[in-house]
Amino acid sequence: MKDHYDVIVVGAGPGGSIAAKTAAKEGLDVLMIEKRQEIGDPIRCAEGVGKFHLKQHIEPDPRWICADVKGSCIISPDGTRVEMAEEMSGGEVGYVLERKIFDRELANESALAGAEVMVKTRATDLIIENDTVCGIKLMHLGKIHEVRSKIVIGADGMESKVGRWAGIETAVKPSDMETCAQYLVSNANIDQEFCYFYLGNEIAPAGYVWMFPKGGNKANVGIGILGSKSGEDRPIDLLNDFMEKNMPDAKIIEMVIGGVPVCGTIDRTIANGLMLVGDAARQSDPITGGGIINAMNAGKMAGEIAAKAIRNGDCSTDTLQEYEELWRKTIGKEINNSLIVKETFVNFTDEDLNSLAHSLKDVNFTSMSLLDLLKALFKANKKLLWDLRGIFKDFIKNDVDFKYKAE
Ligand SMILES: Cc1cc2nc3c(=O)[nH]c(=O)nc-3n(C[C@H](O)[C@H](O)[C@H](O)COP(=O)(O)OP(=O)(O)OC[C@H]3O[C@@H](n4cnc5c(N)ncnc54)[C@H](O)[C@@H]3O)c2cc1C
Repeated sequence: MKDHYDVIVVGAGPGGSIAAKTAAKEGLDVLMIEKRQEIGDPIRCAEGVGKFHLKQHIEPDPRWICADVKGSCIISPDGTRVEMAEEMSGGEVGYVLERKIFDRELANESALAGAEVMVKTRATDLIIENDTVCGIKLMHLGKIHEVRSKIVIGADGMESKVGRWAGIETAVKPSDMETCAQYLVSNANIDQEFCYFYLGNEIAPAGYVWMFPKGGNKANVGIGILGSKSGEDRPIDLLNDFMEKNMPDAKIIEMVIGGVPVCGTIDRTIANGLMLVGDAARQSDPITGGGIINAMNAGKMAGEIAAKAIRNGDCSTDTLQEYEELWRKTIGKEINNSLIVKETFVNFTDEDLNSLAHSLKDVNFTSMSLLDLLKALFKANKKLLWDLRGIFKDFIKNDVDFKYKAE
């Protein structure tokens, strides 16, 4: 470890590793630190990602792909199944990853691109001078070090402190947190090419239960419920009830507890000399809770803009504002659209959910985006069209049809 770098990345999750790789490939001198001794372990994730977006960042590799998913099935409270499959949409669906290997491979790629990676190394504070972030204090093997940099990228996940240290408001109210519990089970007996989502206020108040195939008859079976609606219900108890009723023969081999921010975008993700990416910037999707791809996309943007700022010799918010605007125009729009839809759907009764499922049962989806799902809903359910006309207008106004394309 040197005492000065161009860029220090805090956290070696997908957001941090892509930021470090991108900055290193731009010729910058990069240090990425990770507090854990093993990158990617323990995981807090159901490990589902869309294929198209993942492939923009890394070549798929069977070593970290557990299941090649061809479709999803939504099950309403009365058991009505709505299927969306690859052959209907003509598009690709997704993978279920082995993140313990995937995250490590991303970090490896950043190291091969020239970044220095240090594990068992925790950021303990920022060095701030003249209202500018100039580096970090870190703890490595019991010793505190001060390491300076032109830019710090905070990619320290859900429990991020980096933003707060820089005076950025990143706190999430408990009511805006989806609290999750998940088991990795064997003897799952599910179709290994499908992801399943169970809805219902009894099963998962203002949330859902997911079953994602993990290959070899294994599955990630989890639940996420919204803080503001869950009352006394604990996710783990609801998950145990679900398992008992629906998967009595499954054997639990791992457990995950975690939270996903579903508050929508926060006001600021930059300071002089600092950018936040991924969960640290609260960039996960309010409906699905998915954040891997958003973190990777944001990491790439931050790495590129760090290089530009350093080349121009100006790492102030004036220059880093480009990152703020770019992610809001792309990732941020998608998050805001999801938030609009989520805020309506969390108030649906089981009868509403059943009625939606009935109207979608025989729909042939042309693609599997949220907008297509909404369009199909409107076409099929005239009452809903009337009730939700406001959201649909907002949604369209918010211009959903974008995608940040990494090179
Ligand atoms: C139960 C659950 C299920 C989920 N399922 C999905 C899913 O199916 N698909 C999906 O896309 N997303 C899912 N997510 C969300 C997804 O896991 C995150 O959005 C994603 O990991 C964000 O990546 P990141 O790089 O921003 O942060 P993280 O992956 O959280 O990485 C942050 C890293 O920073 C390190 N760190 C933290 N503090 C410090 C410090 N002070 N110093 C050094 N290192 C530090 C951490 O150890 C960690 O390795 C799920 C989340 C949960 C909780």
